[in-house]
Amino acid sequence: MMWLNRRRHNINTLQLPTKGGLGQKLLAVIMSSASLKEMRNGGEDYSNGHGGGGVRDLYGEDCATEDQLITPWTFSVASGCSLLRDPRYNKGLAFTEGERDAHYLRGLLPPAIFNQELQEKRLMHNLRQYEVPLHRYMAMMDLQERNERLFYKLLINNVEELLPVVYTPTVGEACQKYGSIFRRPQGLYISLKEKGKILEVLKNWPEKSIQVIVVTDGERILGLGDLGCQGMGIPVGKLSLYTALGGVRPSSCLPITIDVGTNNEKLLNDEFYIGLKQKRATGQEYAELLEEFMHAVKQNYGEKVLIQFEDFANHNAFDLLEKYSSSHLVFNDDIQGTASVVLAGLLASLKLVGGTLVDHTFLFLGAGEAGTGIAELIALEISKQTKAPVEETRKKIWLVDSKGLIVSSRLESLQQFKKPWAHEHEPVKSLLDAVKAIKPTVLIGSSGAGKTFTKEVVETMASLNEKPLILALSNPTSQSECTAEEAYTWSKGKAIFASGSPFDPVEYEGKLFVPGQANNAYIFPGFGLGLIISGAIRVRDEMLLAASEALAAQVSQENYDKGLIYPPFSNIRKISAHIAAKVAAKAYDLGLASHLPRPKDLVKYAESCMYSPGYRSYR
Ligand SMILES: O=C([O-])CC(=O)C(=O)O
Ligand SMILES: [Mg+2]
Repeated sequence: MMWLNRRRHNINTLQLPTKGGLGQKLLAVIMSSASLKEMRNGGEDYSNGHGGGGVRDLYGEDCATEDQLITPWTFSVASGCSLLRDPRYNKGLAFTEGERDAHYLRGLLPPAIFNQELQEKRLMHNLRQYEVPLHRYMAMMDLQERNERLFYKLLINNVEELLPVVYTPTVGEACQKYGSIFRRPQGLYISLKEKGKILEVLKNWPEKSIQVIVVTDGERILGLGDLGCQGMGIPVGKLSLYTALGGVRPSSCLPITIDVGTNNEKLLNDEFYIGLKQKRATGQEYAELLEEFMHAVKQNYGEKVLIQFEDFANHNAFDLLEKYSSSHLVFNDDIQGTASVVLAGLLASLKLVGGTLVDHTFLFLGAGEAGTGIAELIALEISKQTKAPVEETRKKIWLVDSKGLIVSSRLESLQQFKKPWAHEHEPVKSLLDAVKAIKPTVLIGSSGAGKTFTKEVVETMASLNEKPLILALSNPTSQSECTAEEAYTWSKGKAIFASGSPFDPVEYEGKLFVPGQANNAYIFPGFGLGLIISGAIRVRDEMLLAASEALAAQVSQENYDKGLIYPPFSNIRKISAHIAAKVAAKAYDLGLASHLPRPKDLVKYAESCMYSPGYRSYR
């Protein structure tokens, strides 16, 4: 995290060109003490940049011998057209008169000067003119590639309006059409062609200090299935949220897509498909490529880079998490992030439905990453609360997969990750029959398949419970198990409902029902920030529980009064700081934090580390 602080100071004190040495001089990196004051908290000085590793021979340039190859990176000061084309530093019409003089911008811009607020107003106005969501997405991507600070300013200040644009549901459509909307490449592509050279590929990325990688192999993009290389939209979108919602500096985020082929026939036959045109590599070939990748990442960026696995298919997701969680800082968003956000919603919902977790019975449709991940975290939390062994607490949790209720007679044929959920019960084929047999108080959809919570299912939940809790988690909206309107009307206004992708409020019999969004976007940005600021080297389940509890604690009485079990996204930066603080505290308690000494006020510290998108002045 110290890196984030350092970068912020660097930008404040950029050494810009004098007329003599334009663009030639190596940028002198000078630490400023001007803004150190803002970092001081309760007598603590959080500005000591050495906790994060200080100056390291990151790329082995100093220790390389003459016969070892290194990448000859240079950093020069941008001005004129190259400044306007550099998204990190471009400010468009916001360049002042002085900056236009000093940086050779005269004539390259029209005479008007807009401040960032006016630019934001203009862009929001333009965005609202587009009726097709994908056009909004493309406009936002263009902005990100043109003026990064303005992009984040928009996203942070209009988070509820723009989240559905840069994230689910629109990002799903963008991935489906990635080949045709593709303009400038974003992120890093590592395909089978790069086998044996992954370390070199990482070195082609212009940023050296990376703190978070979101990586996908595109095999299970949201609930849309195998989109191969076009899954890149997901790591790009998730990392935009790391910055906007969690305050992680954009330059320290790296989106990666691993292309091992695709089994999607439509893409294989599409002349505009951007990925490898071959069937997916599996088995040893797949494992070897991932092993090389994981090894190269650690070699290049060190022990503390967070690797977030995203939208891998079930088998690989569980295997990778298990294989690398003891040697790398890895987090699977679909298993662990989704689990943490749902547990938070359940903890919060107890205020509305009463009782404690152990008083509830849970039924899942879908026994993949999300389903079994959530189930396990609920079992762990109940075990923590009641001191009962987790083998016992699992018994209140039932899962239905494509073959029906998971029961002990199916044990032999079940995949490993489903086995803990095979309880004693006679076989049950359909979800409706499972609802009738198990009588759950909570119904959770996580199968990736849409329209599976039928009218009968919702009506049965409502007949069994005063306030049934119904979570339709699958993304994007087209894959949602039911809509908000269906949940409220079929349950006659009884359901407490939340979904993975957003739904508008619904009016039913004169009353307004506001659905919550149970999406891992509440968790991963703050969770990652907590790992970064503590310099954590491993992820533990206790940290996930801490994140859930922190999120649940952010739901206010006003939110509960509206039937909400999540706080609004408009407060997300504050929420992320609280999640980060609790996660970091856990990392310190568990002895897994490497940034010492431990800051006294972790919430303030987390806030002080967050990237802010306001423009900086150039001299
Ligand atoms: O991306 C989202 O909206 C949530 C998620 O991880 C998924 O559905 O795979
Ligand atoms: Mg995902």
